[in-house]
Amino acid sequence: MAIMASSSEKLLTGLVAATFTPLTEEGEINIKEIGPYVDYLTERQGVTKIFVNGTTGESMSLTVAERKLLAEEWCKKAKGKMDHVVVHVGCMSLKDSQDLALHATQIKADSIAVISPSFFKPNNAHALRTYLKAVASAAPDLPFYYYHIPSITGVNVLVRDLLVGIEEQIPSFRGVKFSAIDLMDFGLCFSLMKPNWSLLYGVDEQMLSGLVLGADGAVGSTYNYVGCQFNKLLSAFEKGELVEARTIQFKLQDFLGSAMKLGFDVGVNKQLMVEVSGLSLGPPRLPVMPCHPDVAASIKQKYKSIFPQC
Ligand SMILES: CC(=O)N[C@@H]([C@@H](O)[C@H](O)[C@H](O)CO)[C@@H](O)CC(=O)C(=O)O
Repeated sequence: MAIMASSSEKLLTGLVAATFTPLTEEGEINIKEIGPYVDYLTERQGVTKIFVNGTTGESMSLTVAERKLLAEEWCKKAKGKMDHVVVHVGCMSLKDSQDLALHATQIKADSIAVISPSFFKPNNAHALRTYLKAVASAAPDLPFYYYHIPSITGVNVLVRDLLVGIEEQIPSFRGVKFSAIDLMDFGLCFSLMKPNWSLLYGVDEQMLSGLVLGADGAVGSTYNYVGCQFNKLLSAFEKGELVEARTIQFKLQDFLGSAMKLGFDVGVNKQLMVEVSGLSLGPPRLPVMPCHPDVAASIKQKYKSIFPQC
């Protein structure tokens, strides 16, 4: 039997920033930057929900010990300032994921999310569901989200197939972070939806399309620095002001279209965040390459011209 959400558990909705991991110039975790980062998101971007140690946070390049340190500090600094901290605990090893899931319970994270392993890949919905159940069993009291990002994992199991009967297998299941462009698969998930689930869309440049289909919110990297604009998009959409919502969506498409021509990746994205926020986030970790200063300057110029108010 599926357990119902407790009365204190709120549905995860709205804008969620997938955070970058602050590193020193030498490549070590820069824990002291997390407090200012939380303040930047809440005060300057109006973003009060975060998804930590995900793709943008380069989780797969971090050790389990580093991920625990980061998760703990994000939860500590977010307390009383933010509404929700999702800790991503996906790893290549089930044991590492279970260890991180248990740790997330101990540090009082609000929820956990899990990406599919991508070296040995589950090759059907049953295998993926069985794997997710094993991770969730290490943190049965934490709301659990599946993180679907097939462009990176290469795991193309349709989410609508995964969702069939999942609440029986994983009582803590609360939804999906859907970072893919297959809007038919996303749309078909809604027929399987339960009242205590959230379906969050994860392709920022197409967020409005996700909302039209029924997304409860969105998780993404660009909400770190266009959060203030995307909160406006969300409220325009809620009020039925589609022209306004489209105008904001088109601005991000214009920006990302140019950035992608220059090789937009996590390294470039991180450098843009450094320049826009003034935070000391350091370089990415290899194999992600640091952003060339000329590329950073040109992308920042474009950003400033499109989003002068952010
Ligand atoms: C592939 C990728 O990194 N996708 C990003 C998007 O926010 C993406 O950066 C954005 O849509 C620009 O393409 C997120 O879905 C990833 C994310 O939320 C995370 O960091 O876990």
